[in-house]
Amino acid sequence: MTLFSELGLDKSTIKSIEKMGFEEATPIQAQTIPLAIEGSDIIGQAQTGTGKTAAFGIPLMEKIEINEEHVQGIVIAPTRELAIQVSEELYKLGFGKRVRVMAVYGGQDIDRQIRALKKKPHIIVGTPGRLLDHIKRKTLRLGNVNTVVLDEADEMLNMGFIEDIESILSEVPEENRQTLLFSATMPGPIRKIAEKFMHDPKVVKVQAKEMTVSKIKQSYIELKENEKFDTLTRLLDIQTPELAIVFGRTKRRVDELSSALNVRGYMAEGIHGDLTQAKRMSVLKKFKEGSIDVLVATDVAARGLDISGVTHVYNFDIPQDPESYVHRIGRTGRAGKTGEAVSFVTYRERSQLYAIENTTKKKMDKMKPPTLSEAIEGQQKAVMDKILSAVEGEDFSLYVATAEDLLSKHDATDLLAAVIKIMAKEPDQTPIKLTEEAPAFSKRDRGGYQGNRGGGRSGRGSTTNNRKDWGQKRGRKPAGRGGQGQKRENKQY
Ligand SMILES: Nc1ncnc2c1ncn2[C@@H]1O[C@H](COP(=O)(O)OP(=O)(O)OP(=O)(O)O)[C@@H](O)[C@H]1O
Ligand SMILES: [Mg+2]
Repeated sequence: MTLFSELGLDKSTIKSIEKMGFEEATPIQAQTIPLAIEGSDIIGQAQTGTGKTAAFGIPLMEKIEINEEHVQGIVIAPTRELAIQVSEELYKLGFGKRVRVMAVYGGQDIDRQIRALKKKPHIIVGTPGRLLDHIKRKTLRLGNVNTVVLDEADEMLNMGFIEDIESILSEVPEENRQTLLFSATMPGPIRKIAEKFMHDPKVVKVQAKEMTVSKIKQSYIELKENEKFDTLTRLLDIQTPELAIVFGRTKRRVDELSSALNVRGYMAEGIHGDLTQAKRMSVLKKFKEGSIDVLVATDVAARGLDISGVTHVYNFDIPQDPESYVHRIGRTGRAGKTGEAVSFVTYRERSQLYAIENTTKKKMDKMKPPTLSEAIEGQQKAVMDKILSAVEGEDFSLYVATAEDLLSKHDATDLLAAVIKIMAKEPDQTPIKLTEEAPAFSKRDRGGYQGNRGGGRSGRGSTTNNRKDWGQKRGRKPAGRGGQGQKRENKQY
């Protein structure tokens, strides 16, 4: 156990950390903070939800010269929502020291960002495309930057982003540059790319038997494509998540799924790269507040997002590669909490399941698809739990007179059964037709991490973050193993 007070941090940083309610450092924090403060380049790998943001954020704060009015640190993140979230966490970490942190990302008015950049922030968090935009416009100069962080480093160094990252890095003077890379996953080929532009990097890997978090219960259901939707709604009825994220393979899939869930009476909305930024942010806000309880998402929401209350993750479509699986399910089971992940696997996708289990070193439990009667039971149990917790914990004296009146006229069992019927949402079986998606094939089967950059660059136009969406334009024909040369147009973000 390491206390933050043992890490030799500035008083102002300790004050911020206390205010955030952190007591002990997590293992990745305890191991990387001293090394980073010494000035080493670091590749930090630790499971999802274990505090990697503060692991780079704290040393970043320690290095800031508060009286120097120029950008000293940049953090690059793959999605807009993650850039915003990281900037918020860094703001809190730097609060005691009064560090100015700003996020720049696509889809937000660039003139507004330019005005904010004139206020001399010390740290910029951004998506690659928008950072480059500002660099080209000379509204952002990196000549005084001494620390560069790549959050979700393996994703940032994937072929889709690497050119942008290289361009940004070339703006940062090399002599004093400290480079910090963090992710829950770091495939070998990507680590090799990373090491090329780092100085004698120290690899800090928090040792865990499995790559996924042990507190996440992982299961899979083998089923046919056309059984997926009923299975999902039954699971939602039985498992009654507080908040759930349902991952779909393509943007079309996400749109169709969220509408279909609405038709059946669930409070769901979708998020993906074709929506306006305002819409993306409002959907996420509603989800965080709980005014919707199912978020349907492409992989745009797979990495880094830290939303408390996410108890369940459903892979409606199995992810393209094991890393994506690790990140998707890592949206639950964060900071020591428990979580549950269920993945749907069609018969043709079984090899994908094995590939995932091989990488994570963890077997998923096989689950039977729930039946309709189990869904009905699930709903009743949820109502029963509510009634019992009200009986035990709430003041219902205002209702006693009415209850007594009813009991004088009707049988008690009949009355209670009627109440349960009204309260339980009977499974809605409105028929739903979804467009079929091609089965998943690993990215690696398509020629390693060599995919072309599709869509727009992060931060430009409506195609922003539209990487990785096979399928949408391909129609139903599976690309299969012969799909190597295929353009990665419009990818799954
Ligand atoms: N030392 C700590 N004590 C308690 N909570 C912490 C501590 N450090 C971080 N947290 C909280 O844990 C949660 C997860 O942290 P964070 O988002 O940094 O995880 P991560 O390792 O980056 O995960 P991912 O791989 O999904 O990006 C956050 O809510 C964060 O505020
Ligand atoms: Mg993170």
